[in-house]
Amino acid sequence: MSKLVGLVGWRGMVGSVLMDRMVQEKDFDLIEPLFFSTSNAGGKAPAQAKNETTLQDAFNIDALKRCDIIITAQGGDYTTEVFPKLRAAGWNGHWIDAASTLRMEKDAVIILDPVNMPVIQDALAKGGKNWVGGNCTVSCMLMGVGALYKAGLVEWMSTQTYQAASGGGAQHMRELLTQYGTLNSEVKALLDDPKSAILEIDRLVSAKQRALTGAETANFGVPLGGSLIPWIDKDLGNGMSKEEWKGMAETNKILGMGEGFNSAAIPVDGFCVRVGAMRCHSQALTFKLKKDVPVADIEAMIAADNQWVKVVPNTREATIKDLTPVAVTGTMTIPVGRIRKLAMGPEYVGAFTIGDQLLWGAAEPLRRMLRILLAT
Ligand SMILES: NC(=O)C1=CN([C@@H]2O[C@H](COP(=O)(O)OP(=O)(O)OC[C@H]3O[C@@H](n4cnc5c(N)ncnc54)[C@H](OP(=O)(O)O)[C@@H]3O)[C@@H](O)[C@H]2O)C=CC1
Ligand SMILES: N[C@@H](CC(=O)OP(=O)(O)O)C(=O)O
Repeated sequence: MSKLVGLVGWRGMVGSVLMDRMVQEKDFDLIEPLFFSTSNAGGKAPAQAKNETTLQDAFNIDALKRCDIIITAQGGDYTTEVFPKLRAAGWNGHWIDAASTLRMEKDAVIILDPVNMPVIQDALAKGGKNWVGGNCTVSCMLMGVGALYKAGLVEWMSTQTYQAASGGGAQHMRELLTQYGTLNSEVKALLDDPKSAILEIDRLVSAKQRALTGAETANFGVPLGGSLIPWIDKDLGNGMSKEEWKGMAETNKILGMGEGFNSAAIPVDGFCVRVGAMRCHSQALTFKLKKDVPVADIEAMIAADNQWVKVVPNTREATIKDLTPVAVTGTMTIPVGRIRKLAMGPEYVGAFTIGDQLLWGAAEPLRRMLRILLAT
């Protein structure tokens, strides 16, 4: 008999991408899905429903308890509220989650099987039941350059991120586009006139950006269109943003090196920046390697690591064609380019990588974990 798999958060941004991928990969052929909602219990479940065609209440512990496996992309508040109650009620099923809430718990594994299948298998053998997708930037980075970590070559890594508006959710994408539209309208007549003065256009755009308030900046708090925001997620009070903290904590945990800040941990640090891209998180990486490795060997190692990573030749033409959010959005490909030795010395290597944070950064590890569970 097929396993009963509860799906929560399936209509959100991560959830919709997850549903698309599950349809593409025919995951629904292998399960009996049970769809939940926090806002429309009793409504009609989506077309992928089989025998259970009514939306269940996502806060109903008895309904959730029926499931062998629950996949949630509903968000951290939902996990915080429901997960402890469900376990306290004796539910012993597998919980697969996109939210960060449980990531650093001792009994939770951060799932990214092309990178840490041995860690997942070890936890499965020990009876693990809690599986959590990693932070999008960390997962995309490891899908790209995980080979260098697996080879034990990394002494430390610094990452400077360029994270898309969609990392904040659907409303953030809308806000960015609305701002771009407002700015364009402000200078449309001048733009249409090729003889108009560019400094006048610039002055009007800057004034409009500074005047954006209220509903037009409700999600990001300040204008993002034509600007950037060098802070993502909470302020940890020590000069670090939570998004920056995740870099070291989660990278090490994914690699099976403990909770991230022990003496064996590999230092990972840098700045996380929100930019006006729609989708895909980009990162400029600086590595200090433990030894001098030729660039050709580094490229070969990266290229051989998994079927999705693609080394982009370090030329202008290849870079502007293949190493942009526009090129990568909606694809499973993780390009890694700009690989070169840096001026600081032969052990210092630079690289630039991009990943669709809704695919490898969120939805894909969840559905792949489902497949792993169905196969065991
Ligand atoms: N965005 C990203 O890049 C990443 C997100 N994550 C994590 O995934 C989780 C979910 O994030 P995300 O998908 O961005 O969140 P969304 O806000 O897009 O969706 C979450 C829930 O909001 C409800 N909702 C309310 N209004 C709407 C609407 N108009 N359209 C769709 N859903 C609506 C839905 O619940 P209901 O159907 O019950 O009403 C939905 O399941 C979070 O924990 C996030 O941190 C992880 C990695 C990357
Ligand atoms: N914080 C990421 C998105 C995200 O949801 O991350 P996490 O799963 O670590 O909370 C961003 O804003 O781009």
